[in-house]
Amino acid sequence: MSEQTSSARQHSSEETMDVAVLGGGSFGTAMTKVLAENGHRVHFWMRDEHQVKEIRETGINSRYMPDVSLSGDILPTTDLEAAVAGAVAVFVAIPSKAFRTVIREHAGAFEAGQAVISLTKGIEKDGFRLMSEILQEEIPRSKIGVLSGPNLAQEIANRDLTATVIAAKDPDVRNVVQSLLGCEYFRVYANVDVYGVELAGALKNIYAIVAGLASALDLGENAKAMLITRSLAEMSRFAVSLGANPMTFMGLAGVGDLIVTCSSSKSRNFRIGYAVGKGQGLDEAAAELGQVAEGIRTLLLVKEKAEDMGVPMPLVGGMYKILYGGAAIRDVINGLMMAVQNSDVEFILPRTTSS
Ligand SMILES: NC(=O)C1=CN([C@@H]2O[C@H](COP(=O)(O)OP(=O)(O)OC[C@H]3O[C@@H](n4cnc5c(N)ncnc54)[C@H](OP(=O)(O)O)[C@@H]3O)[C@@H](O)[C@H]2O)C=CC1
Ligand SMILES: O=C(CO)COP(=O)(O)O
Repeated sequence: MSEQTSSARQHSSEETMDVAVLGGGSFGTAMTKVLAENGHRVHFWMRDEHQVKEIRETGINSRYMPDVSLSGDILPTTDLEAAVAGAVAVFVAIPSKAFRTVIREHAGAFEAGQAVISLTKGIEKDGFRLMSEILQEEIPRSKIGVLSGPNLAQEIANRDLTATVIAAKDPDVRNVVQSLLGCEYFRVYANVDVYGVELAGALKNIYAIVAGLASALDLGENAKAMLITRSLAEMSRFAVSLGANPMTFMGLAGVGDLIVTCSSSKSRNFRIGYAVGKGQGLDEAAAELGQVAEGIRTLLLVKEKAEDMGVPMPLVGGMYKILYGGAAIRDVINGLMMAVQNSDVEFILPRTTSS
């Protein structure tokens, strides 16, 4: 693993840094590839010894990215303490379900002032915690950031042109991440609304499932536009009621990520919706996918939270009825279409009903 792509380093620091990536799935692999191509030494942590051996010997992560060849200074390891020691930044790509467990188990390994950036787009069940909140609770001496945006792992690994958002309160974290990751095919924009950026990434997974379902039913292009736009209204309504900045939803982490995951069968969440739309059961579709589709879990959590807070979320409610209530898809669509016709942009014109 030695091939170096100097042309990819246009925006990045020429200095070689030690960085860590935690999580050996699709996204951890894609971000490891960017960091290594930018000339950094990447300590790539995963829990599976066989996977470590395979990547070390062949440069291939066959389970998650069989067509992608990793090169550069990549050190796969199952030793998280060693991976994190001395790293200028630690990127965490562990599914939300396991995120706290992994961080807590190794909390002592993280250094005071170390930049720790969540790449995970999900929500913890207990207490509706986002990953940055988990980091704050488990490793409070770290400098915390969140990376989110329209970032299909496979496209990044193919070096397709991509942009993302680093959200952090601390400007040092924003700067270091822009410097580490930015290159000719990957642009990193900055935001300070950590909660909004993170919540946008988690929420859009629900609507990607909805969009996949609509695609399976061949509802048409008008319906696609209606769904994406109403999804944006719904997710920003919910996020703003929790304290996010509505403007965040106009950016890459909001509308950007919503567009990509609602339009592409490369999105795992979209594929789940598509499979259900074609008549497959949810459990079977998830098992067949073999990778994480965070939206399945997020849908349950957001439905409960929205009801608790009295925030109307008709698309979430409809998707919940289909996935968990055994409702017929056509009945749910009819219910949504025949509901009271409300205002378009609610931050301009207030909603008049709770439907
Ligand atoms: N893929 C994408 O395009 C993008 C993904 N994301 C987000 O990144 C996060 C990770 O997704 P992604 O990499 O795609 O998921 P994958 O399903 O591709 O991989 C999941 C990874 O997490 C590991 N893992 C699961 N449980 C544990 C655990 N208890 N301890 C240690 N490792 C564990 C798996 O290890 P093992 O193989 O051993 O089970 C595997 O390496 C998600 O929140 C996702 O939403 C964000 C942007 C883009
Ligand atoms: O978050 C993603 C793209 O931005 C990846 O989406 P999926 O998890 O649905 O594949």
